[in-house]
Amino acid sequence: MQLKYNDDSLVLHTDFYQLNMAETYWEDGIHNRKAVFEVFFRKLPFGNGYGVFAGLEKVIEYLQNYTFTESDIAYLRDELKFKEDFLDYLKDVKFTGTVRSMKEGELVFSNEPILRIEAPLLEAQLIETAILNIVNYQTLIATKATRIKQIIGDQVALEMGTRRAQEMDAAIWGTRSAYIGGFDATSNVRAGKMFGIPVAGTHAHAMIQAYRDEYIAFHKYAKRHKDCVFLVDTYDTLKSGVPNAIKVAKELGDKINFKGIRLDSGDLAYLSKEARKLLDQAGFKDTKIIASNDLDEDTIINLKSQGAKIDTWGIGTKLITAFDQPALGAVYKLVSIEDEKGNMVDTIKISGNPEKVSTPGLKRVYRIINKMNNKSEGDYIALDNENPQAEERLKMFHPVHVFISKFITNFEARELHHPIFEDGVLVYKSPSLQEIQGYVKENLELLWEEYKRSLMPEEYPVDLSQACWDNKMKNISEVQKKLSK
Ligand SMILES: Nc1ncnc2c1ncn2[C@@H]1O[C@H](COP(=O)(O)OP(=O)(O)OP(=O)(O)O)[C@@H](O)[C@H]1O
Ligand SMILES: O=P(O)(O)OC[C@H]1O[C@H](OP(=O)(O)OP(=O)(O)O)[C@H](O)[C@@H]1O
Ligand SMILES: O=C(O)c1cccnc1
Repeated sequence: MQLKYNDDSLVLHTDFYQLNMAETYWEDGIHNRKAVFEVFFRKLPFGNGYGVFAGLEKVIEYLQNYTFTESDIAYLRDELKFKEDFLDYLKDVKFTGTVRSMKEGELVFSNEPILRIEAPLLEAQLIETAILNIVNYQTLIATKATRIKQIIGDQVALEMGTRRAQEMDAAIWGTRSAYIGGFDATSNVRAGKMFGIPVAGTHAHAMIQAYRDEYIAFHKYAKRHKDCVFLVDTYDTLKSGVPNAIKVAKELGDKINFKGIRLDSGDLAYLSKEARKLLDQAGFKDTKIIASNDLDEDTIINLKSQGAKIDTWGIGTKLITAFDQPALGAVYKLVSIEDEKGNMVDTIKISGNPEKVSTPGLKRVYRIINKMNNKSEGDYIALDNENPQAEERLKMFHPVHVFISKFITNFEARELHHPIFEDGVLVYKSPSLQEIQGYVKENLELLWEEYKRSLMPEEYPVDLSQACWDNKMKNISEVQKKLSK
């Protein structure tokens, strides 16, 4: 493709309005005031009881490489008509802020800060769009994948959605998110190369059609691919596909490892049960049955309840596109800003809906784990200078329905935010993808089953400390006073 500006810096992967605001701050001389923004979402996707955070790795890469290239500047000058004085300034902009964030694979709930960015106002403003773009998609897919994997349990989950994904980046980063969420392997070879995710696959109908004979196609495939899985539904699963697979496997005997068959259409419960009988009768008791065809957590629950004899689940479209909810609504909100005297002041966004009123101030998030049973009692958002671990009896109360409260005594207050950047310098060592996947599993153990069921889960508590709640009320009444003047 012939590009007029031939580099692909991600700096302009932002909304025009961010640049316009940045220019305003710069002209007014407030661009270097320290600002604190938080990323959070208000509603969990898919009616799920928890979210799974993903995207930090790409956010880190984006912030580390935050530099306007010559062609970025040229485009802003030539096409968008930004003036030279502002462009001169932009040329030297880098990310110099401090970031605290949850780790990838952290379980995350509504209204709690996932990432906290403290940076000069101009920088913090410019990076909003890309950060939300990354976090929203990857968190959405990691959550969907975990939700599906919870239903699949110890059986194998294979991600095969690339052809249906919303373009290449979504396929790659969606595959990574699926792996974080517990998927065992992917069909995407590039994702295997980039991230070390195990790669697996069968073959398509095209190969049978190319040979115009199922038996010959299986035979040719098996000769070259000793670990073979045959797709058996091209003509007739039970009359032709499974018998041909068995015939080839018997003929080639020890020369191949007949790993499985794949069903991709029809009644997957019925066909899997019948195919299992045929395989067992032929002595192939260890040969696995793989199913695919528009599967998601609901069809998988249904198939399991029908006693389907499926060992491996191949999932594409409905995972990689987050079919039933194609977007997560994470937002990026200013919670504190430096004033003209150099003091940090809180900022608040008021809404008619009490759940939507933002929570001002610098905050930290803790997971309150009951040491008696090693289960989480809920998350606790406190102001930056508080130390909930020092409390003997921690009061947890619902931030809107405040009469719902409890006291916790023997607990660990596990801080969920970790230092990622300090004044623009990366201070975080990313865990391996395998470690992140393991971290999700570990974290799920902390949750009671009530929060993990796929249908109508209980609402997990995300509470504010008394000081944080008082501070919010103070901010609300200050705004009200101003408005009534
Ligand atoms: N026993 C079953 N119970 C519930 N859902 C099933 C069962 N078997 C298959 N399904 C699901 O039903 C849908 C069937 O899809 P579709 O209507 O496209 O039929 P098909 O069998 O794939 O036909 P085609 O040959 O056109 O591909 C898929 O989403 C599949 O996962
Ligand atoms: O159904 P999904 O969850 O999206 O999983 C991926 C689908 O992609 C393939 O179908 P496709 O018709 O593209 O090709 P094939 O059946 O010929 O392999 C495969 O057979 C699955 O059905
Ligand atoms: O390997 C497979 O079976 C596969 C890969 C991609 C899409 N559908 C199936």
